[in-house]
Amino acid sequence: MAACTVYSTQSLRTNISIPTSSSKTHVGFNQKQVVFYTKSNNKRLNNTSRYLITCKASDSQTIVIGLAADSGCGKSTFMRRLTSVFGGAAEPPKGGNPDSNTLISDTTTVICLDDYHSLDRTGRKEKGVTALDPRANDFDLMYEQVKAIKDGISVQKPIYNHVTGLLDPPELIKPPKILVIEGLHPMYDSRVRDLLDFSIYLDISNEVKFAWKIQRDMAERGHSLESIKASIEARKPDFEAYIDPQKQYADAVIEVLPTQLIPDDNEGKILRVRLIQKEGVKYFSPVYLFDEGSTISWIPCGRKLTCSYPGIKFFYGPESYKGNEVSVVEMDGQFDRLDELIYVESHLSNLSSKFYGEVTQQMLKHADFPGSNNGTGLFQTIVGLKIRDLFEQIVASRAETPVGATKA
Ligand SMILES: Nc1ncnc2c1ncn2[C@@H]1O[C@H](COP(=O)(O)OP(=O)(O)OP(=O)(O)O)[C@@H](O)[C@H]1O
Ligand SMILES: O=C(CO)[C@H](O)[C@H](O)COP(=O)(O)O
Repeated sequence: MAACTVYSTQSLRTNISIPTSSSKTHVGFNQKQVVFYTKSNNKRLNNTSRYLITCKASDSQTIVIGLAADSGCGKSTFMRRLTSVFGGAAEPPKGGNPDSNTLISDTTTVICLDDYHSLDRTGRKEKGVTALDPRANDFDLMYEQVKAIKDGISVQKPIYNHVTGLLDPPELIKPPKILVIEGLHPMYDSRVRDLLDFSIYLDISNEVKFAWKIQRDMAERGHSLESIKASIEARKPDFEAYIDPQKQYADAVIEVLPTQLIPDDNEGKILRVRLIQKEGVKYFSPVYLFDEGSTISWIPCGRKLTCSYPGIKFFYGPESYKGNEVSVVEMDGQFDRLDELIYVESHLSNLSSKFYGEVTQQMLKHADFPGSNNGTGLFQTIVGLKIRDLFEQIVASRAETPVGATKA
């Protein structure tokens, strides 16, 4: 059997399976026009020329990961850590648009959902909507294309050009082993959400977001303090309405808060970071500290870990989050010496590392990335290892499934 998908020119309609022998011309990755007949009386349907059918020859499926966060919240840094876990560097498509937002490595392709903005910068200004507003985004196309890639079919994905603010001609995206869709809305549309094999939300508290944005947009983009403040305020209502609620659907949330180790800290340099892991997710077993299911508070500073003021504090325990049962690992404070992280790593279990010390090795390898001395870097690295493990488990389960049987 070849798995085929029927599209209309507007939106995806249905999935069908056609015996390969009777649909020779439709097998492969090309789109072909087909004629439809009703099942009941075999009458030819009208307007069938508007339909397209695409079939894939094999049953190998792309695994899809969703990464949601507001702009400037560390998605690119997280993606660099994730692709590093799989080995090899991620680069923009060769010979393509220099302003492409896509990053391709041997195993992963990362697409930025900004490419599904249906309104360009001028269009948004004219209509008075922000990029966070669903009306500025084409969720039908996002769904069709992510579904097609997941089914092994290449697509021509649009490009939103952040330099010009315009929609550029599309680029070809071939199905990778792992597709990461990162951006403002990977879990907003239920159809897209249902395609995700794993989802992550980077939840940066307002205080920290403000400090990061100021640091980047003033130093690297030449914006004034006033304009940064104004842009954050202008986005707030839409952020709260459309972006923030997605965290209820995430399998893992990395929450970044001001420290509790310094009373009334307003510098925002020391962070309290929480890795919130949903229980009962297929192929994902949460990381824990010392003893699974217990509630533990741990100050590792002393003989094995150098800590300057205000120190480091870990917490682990079960909680309820947005109506879901979760396990939380929390780190408040920052490391003085990254090589000593091995001491902390040796007390964490279920890391899905391939060898003792892999987390520390990854952190040392990218010591220059933002957040490498605190829980943001630590938990992003751990989630990277969990995604690799999830991928390997899904591939193994498919290898065990007889051809023609239902997929996991
Ligand atoms: N863990 C971190 N600790 C400290 N600062 C960070 C951290 N992660 C990101 N930042 C700051 O935030 C900025 C934005 O990070 P990054 O480019 O990864 O975010 P992004 O979500 O991809 O942004 P955008 O969507 O706007 O391109 C960085 O330049 C850095 O200043
Ligand atoms: O929230 C964003 C996601 O990155 C951007 O602001 C949005 O994509 C619009 O881009 P630009 O500001 O370059 O027009």
